Amino acid sequence: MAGREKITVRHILKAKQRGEKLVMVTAYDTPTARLVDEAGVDMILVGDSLGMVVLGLPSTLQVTMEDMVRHTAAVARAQPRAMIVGDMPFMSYEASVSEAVRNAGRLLAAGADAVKIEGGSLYTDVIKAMRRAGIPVMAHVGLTPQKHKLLGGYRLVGKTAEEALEIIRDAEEAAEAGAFAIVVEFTAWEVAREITRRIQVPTICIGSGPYCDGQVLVIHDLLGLTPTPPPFAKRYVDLASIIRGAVEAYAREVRSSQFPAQDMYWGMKNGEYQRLQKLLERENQEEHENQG
Ligand SMILES: Nc1nc(=O)c2c([nH]1)NC[C@@H]1CN(c3ccc(C(=O)N[C@@H](CCC(=O)O)C(=O)O)cc3)CN21
Ligand SMILES: CC(C)C(=O)C(=O)O
Repeated sequence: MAGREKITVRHILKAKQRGEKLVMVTAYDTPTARLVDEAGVDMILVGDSLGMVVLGLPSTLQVTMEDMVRHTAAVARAQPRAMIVGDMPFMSYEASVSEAVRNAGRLLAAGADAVKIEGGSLYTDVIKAMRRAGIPVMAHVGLTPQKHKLLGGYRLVGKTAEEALEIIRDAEEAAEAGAFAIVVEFTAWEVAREITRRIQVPTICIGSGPYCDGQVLVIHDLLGLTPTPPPFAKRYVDLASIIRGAVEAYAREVRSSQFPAQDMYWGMKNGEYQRLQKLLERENQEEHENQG
């Protein structure tokens, strides 16, 4: 999407009408947010994938509101032109509608432009309440990682007609309730295409094929920083090798005394080192006198 003005919900909806693909990527800190914004993405997702790719947690279930507030604020400090979508972590929106709205408000106060919740049909009450509060909501259907225990792992969904129908209903009801966009994760491609044709708001896909209004990837997967990425993640660069190589070079230079080189250290003012020597001598003498 061209232009330099802040991307809003209106831009996102217009992109679908114009047939322009939407580009979304995750970021969790200020420098990364700055870089992906300079690269011209439309939306930055401060995803709860944070837990797995940054914090070393076993799944997204351990991510807290405090984590999401802190990292959303870090991304917002980059003041990106891209829309910032803050992910609602596990147990921040399920227990009650009012808790969901309050927690979404915290993410907006931290600098998010919108929030994302995992779910469709079962969360229309939450989507409607957020809309009432003026909080743009992105829904998320198909594989919803916060429900991986119920789903039986991180697997491709919508492979049967019955499961496909359920996912399509999820997306339709989320759109009907007022979601401004819908993430469609790891479904059979036909399911994503059907949803994209049937709803007015954009579909942002991950692992669900090309017949979508946009795509989203986890930045660590795209950069080659994930040891075992999901099968649908494309690695555009092997940053892991680049980082390892740079740190190995640094370690070699420290151990061989090549670092720091002459142009990278600085001395005292002229004559000050001689004056320091005298001061140190005088101190030594005074110590001797005190002991004697
Ligand atoms: N680095 C990263 N990238 C992601 O896209 C991502 C995360 N983390 N964490 C949160 C969710 C979890 N996602 C995932 C995670 C794993 C598979 C995966 O490896 N699927 C395997 C089967 C694994 C299994 O059965 O346990 C597959 O081949 O389908 C898919 C999506 C997508 N999201
Ligand atoms: C994988 C994407 C869509 C996500 O929800 C996340 O990064 O948390």
